Amino acid sequence: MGLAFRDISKRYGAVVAIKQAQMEIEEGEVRAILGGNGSGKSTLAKIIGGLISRDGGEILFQGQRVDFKSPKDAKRNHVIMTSQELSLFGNLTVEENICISNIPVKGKFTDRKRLRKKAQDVLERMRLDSLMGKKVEELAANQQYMVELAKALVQEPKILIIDEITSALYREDVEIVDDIIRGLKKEGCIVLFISHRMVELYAMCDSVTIMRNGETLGTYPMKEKTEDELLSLMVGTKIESYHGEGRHHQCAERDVFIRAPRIPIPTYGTLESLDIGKGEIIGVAGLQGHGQTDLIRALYGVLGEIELEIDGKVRKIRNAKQAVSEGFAFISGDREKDGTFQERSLSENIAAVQELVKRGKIGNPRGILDSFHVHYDNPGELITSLSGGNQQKVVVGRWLCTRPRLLLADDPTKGIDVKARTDLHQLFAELAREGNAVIMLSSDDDELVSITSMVETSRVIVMYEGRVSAILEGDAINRQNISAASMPVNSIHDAEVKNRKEGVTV
Ligand SMILES: Nc1ncnc2c1ncn2[C@@H]1O[C@H](COP(=O)(O)OP(=O)(O)OP(=O)(O)O)[C@@H](O)[C@H]1O
Repeated sequence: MGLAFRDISKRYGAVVAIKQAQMEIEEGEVRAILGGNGSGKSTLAKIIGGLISRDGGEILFQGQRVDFKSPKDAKRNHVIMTSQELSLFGNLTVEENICISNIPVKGKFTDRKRLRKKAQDVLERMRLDSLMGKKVEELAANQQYMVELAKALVQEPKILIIDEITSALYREDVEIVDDIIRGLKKEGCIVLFISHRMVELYAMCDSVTIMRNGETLGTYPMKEKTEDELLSLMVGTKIESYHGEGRHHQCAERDVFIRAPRIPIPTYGTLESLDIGKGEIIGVAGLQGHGQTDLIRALYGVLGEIELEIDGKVRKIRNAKQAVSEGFAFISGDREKDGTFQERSLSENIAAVQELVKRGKIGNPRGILDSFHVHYDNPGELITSLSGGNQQKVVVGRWLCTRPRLLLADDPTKGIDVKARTDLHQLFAELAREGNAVIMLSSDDDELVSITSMVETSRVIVMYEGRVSAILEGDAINRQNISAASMPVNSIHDAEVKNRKEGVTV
């Protein structure tokens, strides 16, 4: 037996985070841990990684009882944890960060040559050698998460815990992680993989342990359970199908709500003309860094003045305040940077939006927290005491209840569990059905395919190098077409893809 947890328990004050958790994992096994937000996955991962102590139970590794007192202690035993909370230093280079746990030295000084070699080997393995020499603060968020993983690999893990880092990654990064995990498996490494993305779990994991309310409910071979079965086990009630309706509507004509004649996309130039329909959901796809985030932010007025025709009237939006006064809302998946005041309570985080939005009250905090099924103790507690997914529900919920006329969402469901994500999709679709519009970027193409099937008017626009490489509608909205249009050098294999590249009017 490789790794075993027996009767692990952990409390945070009155909150029972882990209750008598049990698990056994073989060497070379990749084990998914699947559970709703706040079900105890990260707590369990942190216990094995030495980040927090347990209150009871025991951990056995290769037949020996282990009790890691700190991450350093765990690392000495090649037990490495990577998580959404990055452990990188922005002012250091990628290679310095990768080797920081064990810097090669020559006498009293850093052996720069060996340091570079060590980092280069792992970066090459991850097809990331272009990052050599760069400071971590210069990197995009997804690249930073890949460096965090590289830092784990260089420590030759025997147990590697990957806690949700793939939610910050794009498709091409996830493919690399998949290859890396296959390699580790061959070496006998145990991988604990936490993710809310079912596609990844099926692609990478051998088996899955389900967690609910801090308990481990059972372990199953991945292949033996369908997604709906796993989700039913996770939430405790039978779920028939958590996907969208499946079929996309072909919209004959859209009732234009907002016309954007020119949208500035920094570093790339200007995107020509975007019309947004009433009741429309527009998904924004593409490989990371091709202008998708800028498109969303530009419409919110935070990348400089933008002229928009809203309900036929010309408006100049110069900043977020003006955007909000037009009924726009912006939700970011990067909640630490753009979404939450980390040192503030749940109530204060909700009130922050209330102060911005002048159109009526947004309701009392408890009502909002309950209606979005946030797991919390009391509204006065710090937002950081919630699990990652529950924090994100607060970020989304406080805006949704303002009923924005245009919801601009930049990967809004990052870290949110499968069931809650489906619920949010329903809420976005309801908002659109009321005649509002939603523009949503997602790093998960399946999510865009699913959400755009939920309303009558929808499109997916795919971006490449700051331009629109394809506009997909109706049946043309599928994963293959999004993929093909994300790298338009490959032929786009569906004739229904309407427009490509230069001078596109969306
Ligand atoms: N530092 C803390 N202080 C108080 N409560 C905490 C703390 N960390 C976690 N908890 C609570 O412990 C429970 C389990 O949280 P945990 O982060 O393990 O959940 P999770 O399954 O990883 O969730 P997610 O999918 O949202 O990341 C939650 O109720 C959470 O609010």
